[in-house]
Amino acid sequence: MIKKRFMVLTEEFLKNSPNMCEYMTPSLNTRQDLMITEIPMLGKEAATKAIDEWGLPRSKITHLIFCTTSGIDMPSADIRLIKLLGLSPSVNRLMMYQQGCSGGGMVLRLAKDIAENNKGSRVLVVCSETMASIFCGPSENHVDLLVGQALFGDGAAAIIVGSDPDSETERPLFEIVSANQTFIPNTEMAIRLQMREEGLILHLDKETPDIISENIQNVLTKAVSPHGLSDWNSLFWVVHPGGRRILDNLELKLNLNKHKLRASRHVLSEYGNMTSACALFVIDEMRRKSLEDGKSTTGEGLDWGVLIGVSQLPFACGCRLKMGNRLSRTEARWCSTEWKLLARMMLHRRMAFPNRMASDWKGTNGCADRRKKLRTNEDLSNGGGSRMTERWWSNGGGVRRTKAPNESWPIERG
Ligand SMILES: CC(C)(COP(=O)(O)OP(=O)(O)OC[C@H]1O[C@@H](n2cnc3c(N)ncnc32)[C@H](O)[C@@H]1OP(=O)(O)O)[C@@H](O)C(=O)NCCC(=O)NCCSC(=O)/C=C/c1ccc(O)cc1
Repeated sequence: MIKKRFMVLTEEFLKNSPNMCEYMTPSLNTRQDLMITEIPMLGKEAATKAIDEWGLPRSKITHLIFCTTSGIDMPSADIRLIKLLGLSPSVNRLMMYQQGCSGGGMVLRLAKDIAENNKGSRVLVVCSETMASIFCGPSENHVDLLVGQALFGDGAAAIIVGSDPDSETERPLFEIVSANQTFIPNTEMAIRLQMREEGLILHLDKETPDIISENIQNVLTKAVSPHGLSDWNSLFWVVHPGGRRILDNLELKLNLNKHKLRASRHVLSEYGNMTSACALFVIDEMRRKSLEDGKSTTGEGLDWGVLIGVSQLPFACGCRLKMGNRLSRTEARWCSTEWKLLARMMLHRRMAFPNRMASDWKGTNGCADRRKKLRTNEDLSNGGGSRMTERWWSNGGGVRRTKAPNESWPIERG
């Protein structure tokens, strides 16, 4: 059940942009103008919180990975973010567009590779998404688009990854133990996003939850068995909340205890599906609750966990992370498998392999909502041309509260 979502779109903006409210009306320019401005701004909110929590100077960030499915442009969103954050112009950039919902797992896999191959590096990872790319009026002949409108929300999340933590100044949260990806053959048409004059046109196969549950066992086994793990309930779970049915099917198929997907369900319920940002939100929720409950590791007191992401078409698999623990004395380690349709991670104790290189997570930027007076009409008139006066920011994700999916269309003031 999605209780609320946040959006950069406001009624006022939509009133002034009727082309975005119709079904299949040319509107790409309007969307692009909005997204090109908003995506780096959302990313900045998230990154600022992550850097503040990490606590070291921005000049220590050596790499930036920016991931979004919302808006393509040059200069790209990562360059805009570097300016907004005041990072060094020499930061090594990697801009990832159009990765969909497996993006959250993919960026961690890439960050791990970079961190392990560049001693002393600190990789700032930012995922920033808005459903303004797909927002439009309904058509009874395109039910899957309507399903998407009901599921997706806006949000941004950031995390800092490195491989050689300075124990004086840094407190690792997680360790990525391994990462990989796997495509499930012949699933490439299950989730499609086509860039057209009308925006990003979404096609969701209604069999998607079944495709995932039919393949999950096999892909997971390949990813975790090298680590001697086979009991699914002995792991903690960070699952991209693609939709309630996906979580339900997965829980059923793997015989997971009811609370195992709590963090994923919580994020889905509070924020909707925020594409690539979701996995990082779930991680953050997991460590927040673990702290609240006095658990001995960030992964609900467990040593190993698994992260699963879902995106266009295939299953991709991913990484093994070490998951450090800012909560108590234990550092945990995990391994992640990223799929195009699914991505996951596992966690286990660092002390088992004390000298092993792995990626330590210095800080995540989570879910705390805060209301922020943003920009006035005058400010925005110099920017993207939108006319929002005030928004809600969530995890750097920006936004307005909207109706739950079972409430009336069009979206009304929340
Ligand atoms: C929450 C749902 C949508 C509804 O659940 P439910 O309330 O338990 O109901 P049902 O699952 O029984 O479905 C109700 C009805 O809706 C229909 N339906 C159900 N999905 C469908 C359907 N994709 N088509 C067309 N009819 C359907 C379903 O057939 C059924 O029809 P009917 O039997 O006639 O009542 C549930 O079906 C669900 O979780 N589905 C999976 C959603 C899904 O594919 N998620 C993957 C998202 S992909 C992703 O994460 C990122 C994409 C992305 C997006 C934007 C970006 O910018 C970038 C990336």
